[in-house]
Amino acid sequence: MSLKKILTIAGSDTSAGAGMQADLKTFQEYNTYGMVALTAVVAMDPETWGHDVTPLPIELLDKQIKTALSIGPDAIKTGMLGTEEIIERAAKAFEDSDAAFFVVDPVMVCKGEDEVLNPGNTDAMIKYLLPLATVVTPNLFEAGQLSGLGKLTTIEQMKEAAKIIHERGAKHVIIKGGKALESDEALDLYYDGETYTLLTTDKFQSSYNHGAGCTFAAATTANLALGKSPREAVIAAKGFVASAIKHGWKMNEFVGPVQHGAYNNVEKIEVTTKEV
Ligand SMILES: Nc1ncnc2c1ncn2[C@@H]1O[C@H](COP(=O)(O)OP(=O)(O)O)[C@@H](O)[C@H]1O
Ligand SMILES: Cc1ncc(COP(=O)(O)O)c(C=O)c1O
Ligand SMILES: [Mg+2]
Repeated sequence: MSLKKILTIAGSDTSAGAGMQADLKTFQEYNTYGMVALTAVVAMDPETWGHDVTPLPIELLDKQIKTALSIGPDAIKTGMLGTEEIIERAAKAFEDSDAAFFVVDPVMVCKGEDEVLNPGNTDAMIKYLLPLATVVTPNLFEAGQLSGLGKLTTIEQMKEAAKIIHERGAKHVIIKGGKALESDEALDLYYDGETYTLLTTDKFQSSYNHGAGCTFAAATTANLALGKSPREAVIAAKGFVASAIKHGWKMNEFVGPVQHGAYNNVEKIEVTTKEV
């Protein structure tokens, strides 16, 4: 069997728990071949860990996308895109490709940072990315923005948001209740246009979870490339990221990344599903 090729259009997280580094590590865990078109570079202030985000010139992104498309990715994932122009270019990359799957992780804020990267980005994501998305993976905050419903605090509100995001074109929606929803368990809601399914694992420590969202979306993309259905792909990805969070580690006084290889090397966490 030939190796599946996956392109991530994403930012660089120098600390390497999130961003394209998380994507490549995760793709490797699934024995898929990861490629990168870099959108932005994130550096952290060693004194405060404040994030400094520098988008790369669009011409540079263009060259990378041309290179990667010539290699022929089977699936494309997006992460931090940074500007409206880059969002539009990422959508075009999927349209110009022969990739069968487009996984959109609509990154709007980094954990520990509460400022939205750029407010106009939400409208651009709705306009350019949702209509093409095989799977979109918003966290609770991002789902509130993409649906226009604002703050979401209940499963019923998550269902409403998933329906609106689906109507905006995403074929499969998974809203990560995860760290943000008040609950003893880590709950994510999956919607395929017909059925709402709640995906559940235990909730583990949440101090060292940097990169959880990127890792979840990357694992979803790898599972799709390997032939799983979207439903199977998000269930597998949730088990993968739950293990990574349970075995996350302290990097310094500010941050701890997930352990991307924990599912394969340390412990496999089970996921339960229930229609709601
Ligand atoms: N403390 C936790 N224990 C177990 N799973 C978690 C925990 N926090 C988040 N998750 C899971 O990790 C994935 C990423 O969620 P989340 O951290 O909310 O996303 P993001 O990093 O994009 O904000 C989801 O599947 C979520 O349910
Ligand atoms: C480059 C980059 N992409 C994405 C993210 C989002 O990370 P998470 O997986 O924690 O949502 C971050 C956060 O620091 C980042 O630096
Ligand atoms: Mg995220």
